[in-house]
Amino acid sequence: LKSALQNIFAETIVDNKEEFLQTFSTQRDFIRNMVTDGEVMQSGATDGSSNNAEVVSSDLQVIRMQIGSPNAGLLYSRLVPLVLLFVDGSNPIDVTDPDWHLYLLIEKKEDKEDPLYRIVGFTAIYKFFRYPDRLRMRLSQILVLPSFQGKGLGTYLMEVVNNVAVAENVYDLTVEEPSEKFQHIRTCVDINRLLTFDPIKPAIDSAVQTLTKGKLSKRAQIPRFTPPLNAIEKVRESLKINKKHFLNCWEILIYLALDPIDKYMEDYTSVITNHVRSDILGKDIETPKKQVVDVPSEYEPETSFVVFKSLNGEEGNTNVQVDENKPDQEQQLKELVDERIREIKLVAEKVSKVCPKA
Ligand SMILES: CC(=O)SCCNC(=O)CCNC(=O)[C@H](O)C(C)(C)COP(=O)(O)OP(=O)(O)OC[C@H]1O[C@@H](n2cnc3c(N)ncnc32)[C@H](O)[C@@H]1OP(=O)(O)O
Repeated sequence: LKSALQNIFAETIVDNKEEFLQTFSTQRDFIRNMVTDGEVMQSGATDGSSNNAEVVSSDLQVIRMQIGSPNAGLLYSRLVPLVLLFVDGSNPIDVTDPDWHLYLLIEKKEDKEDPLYRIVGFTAIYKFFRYPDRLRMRLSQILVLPSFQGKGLGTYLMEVVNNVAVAENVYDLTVEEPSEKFQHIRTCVDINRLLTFDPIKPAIDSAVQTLTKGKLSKRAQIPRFTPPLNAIEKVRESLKINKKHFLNCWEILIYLALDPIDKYMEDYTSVITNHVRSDILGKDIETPKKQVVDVPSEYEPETSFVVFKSLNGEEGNTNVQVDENKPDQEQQLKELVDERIREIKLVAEKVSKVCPKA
C-alpha cells in the first residue's frame, strides 16, 4: 500500500501519524499564505442565473493564481494527489507552463486573529493563443472536494469561470473531456444563460414553428434543426460557448420551447434521431449525396475519377457499407437516441425547476 500511496503523494507524503496530526496546527495558515499573491475573481454569490445564492455564503471566494507564480506550483503539488484520486483519467498539469491558471474555491472562516482558509474545490484552466489576436480558455480539471459536492459549488465555480471568460473577452471557453456529471452541470448553467440571451430567441421560435407545423415523421426529409450560423457566432462571441456545445444546448432549448411537449414528442424524437445518425456517420445526411466513381481513362487509372452530386439527395449505387448489420445498427441507433433524450429531459427538468418559466 505504501508504494502505491507514494506514487500518488510523492514528496508530500507524511507517514508518521504524530507528524501528520501536528500539521493541523503547524500548517494551519499554509493556504492563506499561499494565496496571498492570488487575484480574487469573486467573493460571495455570483449574479448568475442559477439559483446558487442559497448555497453560496459570503465566506466563499474564488482566487486565481498563475501556475508560474512561486506559490501556485507549490500549492498545486499538494493538490495533485486529490486530482489523481478523484478526477477520472486525469494527469497533473505542467507546473512549468505559465499559461496554466488555478482557480481556487476558498472558504474563509473568521477565527481568533486571522481568518482560516480552506480549499473546497478548484479548477485548472489553460489559456492559449488563437490566430491572429485572440486567446481561448480550456478548462481541463475541476474538482469539488467530496464532502462539499452536491451543494451547488461546482455550478458556482463554473459560473465564475464563465464570467471571467466573458469579462476577458476570450474567443471561447471549452472543456477537455468532460465527465458525464460535469457535462450535465455545465449544460444546466449554459441553458440558463441561453434562455435569457435575447438574440437567439427568433431562431428558437422559427425552429419551433417548423417543428410544430405538421407531422415531421411523415415527411420524406426531416429538416436539420441546427441553429443559424449567425446565432452560433453571437453565442460564441457574447457567452463564449463553443459551437459543439451550443449544438447540444440547442436541442434542449427546442425541447423546452415545445408546448405541450407530449404532443410533439414523436417529431422531436425524429429530429434527435436525425442528429445522432449524422453524428455517427460523421456527415450531414441532408446535404446532397456525393459519390466517387472510378472511370476508365487514358491517364493514370488511380487518379481518374468522377464525383457525382445527386440533387434530390438520393444515393445511387453506393459503395458505402452501411447495410451489412442493419438490424443491429438500427438497434444501436435507437439506444443512443434514448440515451440522448434521457439526458435532455434531465437537464430540462433541472432548469425548469430553477427557473419555472423555462
Ligand atoms: C474536465 C473535467 O475535469 S471532468 C471531471 C469532473 N470532476 C470530477 O468528476 C471529480 C469529482 N466530482 C466533482 O468534483 C464534482 O462532483 C463536480 C465538479 C463534477 C461537480 O461539483 P458539485 O459541487 O458536486 O456540483 P453541484 O453541486 O453544483 O451540482 C451537482 C448536483 O448538486 C445539485 N445541487 C445544486 N445546487 C444544489 C443545492 N443548492 N442544494 C443541493 N444540491 C444542489 C445539483 O442539482 C446537481 O445534481 P444533479 O446533477 O443531480 O442535477
